[in-house]
Amino acid sequence: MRLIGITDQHRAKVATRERPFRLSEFLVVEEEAAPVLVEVVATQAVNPLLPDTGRGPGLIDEATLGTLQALGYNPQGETFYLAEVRATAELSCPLSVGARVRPASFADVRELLLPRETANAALLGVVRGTEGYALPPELQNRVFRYFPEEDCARPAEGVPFFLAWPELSRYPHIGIFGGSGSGKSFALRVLVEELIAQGLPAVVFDPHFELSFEQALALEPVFMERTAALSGRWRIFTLGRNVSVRFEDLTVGDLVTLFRAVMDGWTEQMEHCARLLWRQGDSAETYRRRLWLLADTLAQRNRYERAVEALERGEDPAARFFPEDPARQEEFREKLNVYRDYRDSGIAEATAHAVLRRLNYLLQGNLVGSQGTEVIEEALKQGQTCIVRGDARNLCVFATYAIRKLFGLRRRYRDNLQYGDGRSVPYFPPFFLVTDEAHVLAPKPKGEKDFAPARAVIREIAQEGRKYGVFLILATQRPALLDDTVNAQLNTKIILRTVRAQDLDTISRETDLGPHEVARLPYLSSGNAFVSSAILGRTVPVAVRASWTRSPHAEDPFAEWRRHLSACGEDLWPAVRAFLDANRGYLTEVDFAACLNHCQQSLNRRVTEAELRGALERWAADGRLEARPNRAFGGMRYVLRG
Ligand SMILES: Nc1ncnc2c1ncn2[C@@H]1O[C@H](COP(=O)(O)OP(=O)(O)OP(=O)(O)O)[C@@H](O)[C@H]1O
Repeated sequence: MRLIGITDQHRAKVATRERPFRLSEFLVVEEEAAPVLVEVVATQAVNPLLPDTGRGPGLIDEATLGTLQALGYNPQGETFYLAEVRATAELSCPLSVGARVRPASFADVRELLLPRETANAALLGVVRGTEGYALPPELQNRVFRYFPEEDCARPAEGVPFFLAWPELSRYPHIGIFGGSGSGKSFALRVLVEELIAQGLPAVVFDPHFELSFEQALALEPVFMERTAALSGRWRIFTLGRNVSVRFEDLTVGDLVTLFRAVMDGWTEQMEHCARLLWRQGDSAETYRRRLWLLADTLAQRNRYERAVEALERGEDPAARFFPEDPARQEEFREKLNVYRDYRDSGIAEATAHAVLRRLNYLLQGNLVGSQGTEVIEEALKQGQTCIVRGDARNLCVFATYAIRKLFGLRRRYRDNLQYGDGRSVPYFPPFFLVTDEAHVLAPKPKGEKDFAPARAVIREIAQEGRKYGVFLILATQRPALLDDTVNAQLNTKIILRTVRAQDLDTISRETDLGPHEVARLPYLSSGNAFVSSAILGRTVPVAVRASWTRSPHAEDPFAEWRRHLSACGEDLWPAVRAFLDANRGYLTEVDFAACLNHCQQSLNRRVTEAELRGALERWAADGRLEARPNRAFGGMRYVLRG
């Protein structure tokens, strides 16, 4: 293996006759001063009998040909292999053409690939291109890879890939990018497992109801043990059941944000109405009642105008309208007060109703309630991972409120430590904020109509979270749609298969992936990624490890459908069996109606003809019955076997 040309200060070309190069493999250039570690970023095989092989990724040019000949290669008469390599660290002087090159060993890559301390690091997978290295015992069999076709996991070859959590305080925030089916949810699961295992407090928004960790991925003892070790360290909270937006915590600005988020069509008039009716210390009920009373009185403006005039003349219109009914008098007085307060405010009846509709939606749905985020706060203080579930729209609104609240608590605690006046503020821990579909929470602004309530707080955390120990882990299928400020602050990006040109463009702008790596992104198989990280100072190709646990939705939907079909109508078997026993062991078309009737009576439920016929066919296929065409009566004759 020889270095046969220089591309630029850090890139060079290597040739060998021995074997093809593998993408991402590490090589060592034996420079006189000191060996230099490089990695293969593009490969090519050249066969003189097949001239087209010389074109490939364009590694051959005039100068390269000349060097090859000078080094004894015969480009017209022999097959050889070329690679473009890139130095893994900055070089002070260029590589030397003609230098010998050899495959790297574990000792060569150890310092580059492993953090000093692996105990505080997340184990994400194995570094691709390091398969076949002789590893020290403590690194052997640490990583498993999952094989979906066989639904099993096996130990993976290669150097384990770790991401050191403590380094996040220098280079915060992680992004996981990948198209549908690329392994994004799988990688997110792996990261969350690592957070749980290390007892790092985290809030995870789970719009797909898929992040639970009770079921082991495989039946091997190591998976069962790891899954058991996670138990008790994570909790699921469901929006409306144990967490909600607490009305009393809201400012009028928050409330307007919620109104805008729950229904489209928010107008300036509505905002004017919502703000004007708000009073400090309102509960959901007092605010709702004021809105309702206003909407009601505006619908009968003439009546209340007359009542106001009567009042100004010193009369009591309530007593005149409802002479015998003190309760209705009281209600009328209350309405009149509200009407007087807001009659000149320019609020139209339709506007008051529109705001009321939004408030009712918030109160009747599961979004606003009395719970707030207290249970999450408590769980975070115990180092737990809090999985918050709810339907996507409501979860997005809740996330806006919860993120602001939790970040606020942490900030208050830290700021008080630094600039406080000595008064004590309760401890609130650092935490991770994890979400899938991050482009929904923090989308790129799009013109005047743009509205994304969570974006501002996520931007704030992206920019200031490091200072407070609040870190983002954001997964998205569409990095191109994610807010630019947030995107730029994700110091570590795990990039899986990506196909869309717009996303590839964003990735090449926002990471240090070279053109060769970006060109590979559409072809990565599920679970293979490039990790581009400021922590590592470089991009590493990684095969994401098998998670210890599995998603409750992991079953192939067609396998689920087949399972459903095979179980469907199984409760009919004892009834059909009894019928056959009583009918000399067989069933023909003539007996069908009687058998159906018998099934309905013994199961006390409706049984359809199609259901019974389907069940008979299945039992014939699985050998419980024998099916023969019945010449006399048509149809089949089913006979009990054995
Ligand atoms: N690390 C991995 N090792 C082996 N197989 C994987 C890995 N990651 C994903 N897969 C396979 O790819 C499938 C799809 O992965 P996953 O559900 O994570 O995709 P996704 O990118 O989240 O897609 P979507 O955005 O559509 O949900 C998994 O069911 C699994 O079979």
